Amino acid sequence: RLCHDPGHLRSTYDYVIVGGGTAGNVLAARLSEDGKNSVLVLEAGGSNEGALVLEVPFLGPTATPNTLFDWNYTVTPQANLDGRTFPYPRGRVLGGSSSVNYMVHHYGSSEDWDRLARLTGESSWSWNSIKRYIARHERFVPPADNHNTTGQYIPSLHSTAGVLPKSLPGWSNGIDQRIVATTAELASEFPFNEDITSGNVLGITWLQCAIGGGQRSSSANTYLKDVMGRKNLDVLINATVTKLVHTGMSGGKPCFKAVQFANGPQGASTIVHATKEVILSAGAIGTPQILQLSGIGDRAELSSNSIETILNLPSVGKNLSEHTLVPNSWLVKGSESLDNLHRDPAAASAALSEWQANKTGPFTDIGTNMFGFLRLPANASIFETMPDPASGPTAAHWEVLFSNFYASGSAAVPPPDPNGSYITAVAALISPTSRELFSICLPTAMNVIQGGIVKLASNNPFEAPLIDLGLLASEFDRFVLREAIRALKRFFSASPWTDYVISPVGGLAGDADAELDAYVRSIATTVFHPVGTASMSPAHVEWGVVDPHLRLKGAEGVRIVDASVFPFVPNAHTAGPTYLLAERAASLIREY
Ligand SMILES: Cc1cc2nc3c(=O)[nH]c(=O)nc-3n(C[C@H](O)[C@H](O)[C@H](O)COP(=O)(O)OP(=O)(O)OC[C@H]3O[C@@H](n4cnc5c(N)ncnc54)[C@H](O)[C@@H]3O)c2cc1C
Repeated sequence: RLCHDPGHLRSTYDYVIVGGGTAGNVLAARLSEDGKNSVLVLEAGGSNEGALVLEVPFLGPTATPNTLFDWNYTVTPQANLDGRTFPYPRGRVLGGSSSVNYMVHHYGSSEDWDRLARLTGESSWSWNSIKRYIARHERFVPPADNHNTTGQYIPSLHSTAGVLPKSLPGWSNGIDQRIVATTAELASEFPFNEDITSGNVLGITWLQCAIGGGQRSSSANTYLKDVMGRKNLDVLINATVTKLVHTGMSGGKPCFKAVQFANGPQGASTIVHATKEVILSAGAIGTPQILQLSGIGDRAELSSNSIETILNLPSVGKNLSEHTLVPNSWLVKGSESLDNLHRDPAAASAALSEWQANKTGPFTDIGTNMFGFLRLPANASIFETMPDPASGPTAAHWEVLFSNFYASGSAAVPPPDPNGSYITAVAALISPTSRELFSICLPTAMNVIQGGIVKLASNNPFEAPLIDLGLLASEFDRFVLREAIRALKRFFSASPWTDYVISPVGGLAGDADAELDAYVRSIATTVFHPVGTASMSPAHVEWGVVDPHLRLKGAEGVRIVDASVFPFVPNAHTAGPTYLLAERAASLIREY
């Protein structure tokens, strides 16, 4: 049941889950399947029910930043992005980031999972082992417009029996066929890939989204909604966990089998106990923050915030890894672009009415129907000085997403241009080398740079932590983005675009290394895929925060199940991998 008042809770549950987000709600559903388990979810945000912006796919990007559904973080000035700061959204509502994200839904390269298995020494994280959770997780449904999807995906790679509805794009975009035609003309550089769910991500493919019947699928309106009536499951909203409570020692290790929470800085604190486990699923920012507030982290950092160290785990909050994103826009002829839906309230209102009446039209879609994963050429000069950071030879160095509108991390849509409208091809860096783990795994790297970090601003649990993404500190990362931009210019020089593309917008027109670097510094942002701040690592090594069974190292009673445990950012938008991780974690906990 959904609870609003801590007074309605029991004092003890078998499992207390911190965070009703993407992973947390999978666990809530799976652990409460066994009627003998009592389960509590504590979520800082409110309910997702009835919020249109959380349902309409095209409105997804308006759910954040700086809204009721967002933690409203801002990154610290980014040293390699001209000192810029920018908003850093995270969902603060049931469903967490799955309620506010952009719904791109896939699972990464088989080589990401195999690398995770190698890195942790645990073969059950390998692709061959993990891919079976796709069947439990997804329910592939027809797209909103019911178009013929032959050749747009491989049905045998998918499940129609899982929990979360997902589909191909439900509204055809003017640029789709031009993109497909370009993959034929430039097949060696930009091959078409029928379905990256095979584990081979290379090439350009149709987007699969967490959308069913034209509506967003989040963990809240799927996994959680389906089981909300269970008597052994309580979900308390507006409950911010302020720390894990040290409940004693067990086998020489500190035990944290209780959590403290409050509904705001002025609210009374409540403590609730777990007989089996506390499961931290507060996400890649919330989880390290809660650990640090609980005296679990780097001793020097904790003491600088007047927090007594109970468990010295220096990796907490370190190794934050992200996909750096560069939105590149081109001016194009005509008015095929969806810019008008952003500019013209009457056009947006008509599209919303259509969505409300029939769940059809442009609002069933995110405005991006194709994307792809690509590699640097094998003879790229950077490999003479830097090792290849990709997960393997069929994993990517960069990703492209084609959007049929003007997209920018920060700038508003420009006013209509008399010559036409805009399209955007976002380039995103996969496998950034600017992070700590890179130096651990590849000690031969020549210029290992400090990665991103999440650390406390103070010991006040209601003060936002400091988030430094540490983007683009390494020459490898800058090299990839320069080459990605040059590759995209080749893409749009192909014949399918000659009657359409007019010119690149702004600094994108430059070509010299220095010009492209300056352009990237001025425009780059991220795609909100933080991982690594509570990294999984082999049980016996000092670095890392959880063992391969996701148990907090050096402690008893705590598991971490969310995107923070991925030691590196995969060839994927991170919700899909997080769902598979959570399904796997539920099996580990229930031992089935
Ligand atoms: C704007 C945006 C766009 C994105 N687009 C995509 C996309 O298109 N495709 C994709 O695959 N991924 C996307 N992502 C990333 C993806 O959504 C996340 O990687 C994934 O959802 C993370 O899941 P999680 O369980 O780790 O954390 P979350 O889903 O963020 O869940 C954490 C939960 O814990 C709660 N919480 C945190 N701290 C506390 C506390 N102290 N007490 C109680 N509760 C707490 C939060 O409120 C939240 O509900 C996007 C993310 C954002 C923000």
